[in-house]
Amino acid sequence: MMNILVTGGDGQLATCIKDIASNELNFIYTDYLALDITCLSSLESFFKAHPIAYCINCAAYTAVDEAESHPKAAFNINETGAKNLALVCKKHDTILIHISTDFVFDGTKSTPYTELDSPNPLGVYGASKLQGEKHIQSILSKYFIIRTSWLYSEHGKNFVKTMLRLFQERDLVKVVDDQIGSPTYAGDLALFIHRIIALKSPHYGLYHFSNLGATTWYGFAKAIRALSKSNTEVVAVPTSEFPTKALRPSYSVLDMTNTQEVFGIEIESWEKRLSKVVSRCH
Ligand SMILES: NC(=O)C1=CN([C@@H]2O[C@H](COP(=O)(O)OP(=O)(O)OC[C@H]3O[C@@H](n4cnc5c(N)ncnc54)[C@H](OP(=O)(O)O)[C@@H]3O)[C@@H](O)[C@H]2O)C=CC1
Ligand SMILES: Cc1cn([C@H]2C[C@H](O)[C@@H](COP(=O)(O)OP(=O)(O)O[C@H]3O[C@@H](C)C(=O)[C@@H](O)[C@H]3O)O2)c(=O)[nH]c1=O
Repeated sequence: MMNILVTGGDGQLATCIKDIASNELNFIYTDYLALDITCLSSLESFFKAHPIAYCINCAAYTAVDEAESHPKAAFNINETGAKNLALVCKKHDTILIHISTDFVFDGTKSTPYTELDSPNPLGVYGASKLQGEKHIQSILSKYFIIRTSWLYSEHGKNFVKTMLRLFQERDLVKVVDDQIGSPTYAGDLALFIHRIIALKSPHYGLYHFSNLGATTWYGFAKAIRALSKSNTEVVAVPTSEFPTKALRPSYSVLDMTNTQEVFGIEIESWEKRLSKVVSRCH
């Protein structure tokens, strides 16, 4: 049976992968303590002990604002960690499936970003993720880098769960209305990753993956509120009225044309998907 290593095994996406794991594949989930991706020697020992066909890298530093004051930690995990994984995958002929982000873009476009658009991250998190991508591309030929955006699910920390909590605690929540993107259900990304493996796809490379359609964080919050039947008032504000340590792109919608064509997948709209998930988060 094929062994599939999932790093960052306690995180949001890894938990969604676990939810739909099939019996035909042997998934091995490792958390930070079992396998620290910043430690090349630990990775070497692990790969020597276990033959791994695919490695799904869900390990990352994802605290966007914190990264601004802890750039070393962010680069260590998102750049060096990704590079280490690429090196061991190369040595052991393992296919690496790595997850990246819409925050590699600066948001100056007003039409969806394709895989051919030039990245230009605005903050430490995006810059560290971009460096990770670059190492993988220069070391490996058998890789899938999947850029996704605004991930949420029943698991871990995410905007949907934050809003549901705030709706319980407050009468009014202010949310920025000048940053546009595509909310993506992490379970749909997990299904896409399963499909790549099930197809034994030879179409290596960089792909975008999000649910279809776009909104602002305010639009997203309003939709969550409507589904949760909360009475909390959601007020649209400009980014200047909700200052954060990290700058975020004002537009980071990902173009899905290439992914849909190459893998022949149907993707749901963000609104349809959200309605199915909010009830489960309640
Ligand atoms: N969340 C989002 O909105 C988006 C995420 N992405 C990308 O998707 C991927 C998955 O994100 P998501 O599941 O939401 O992230 P999470 O933060 O939920 O999961 C990341 C996991 O990695 C673990 N980790 C941190 N450092 C290491 C290390 N050195 N070695 C091994 N594991 C480590 C974390 O452990 P601990 O918690 O103990 O630190 C955590 O369990 C990431 O690459 C992220 O950049 C892309 C776009 C949007
Ligand atoms: C909690 C909150 C946030 N906001 C704003 C701040 C920010 O601009 C936006 C989103 O805030 P969050 O901090 O929840 O989300 P953030 O951590 O910025 O989400 C990002 O995470 C990384 C990992 C990614 O890769 C991105 O794709 C994206 O999902 O909403 C409000 O306006 N009001 C609020 O009450």
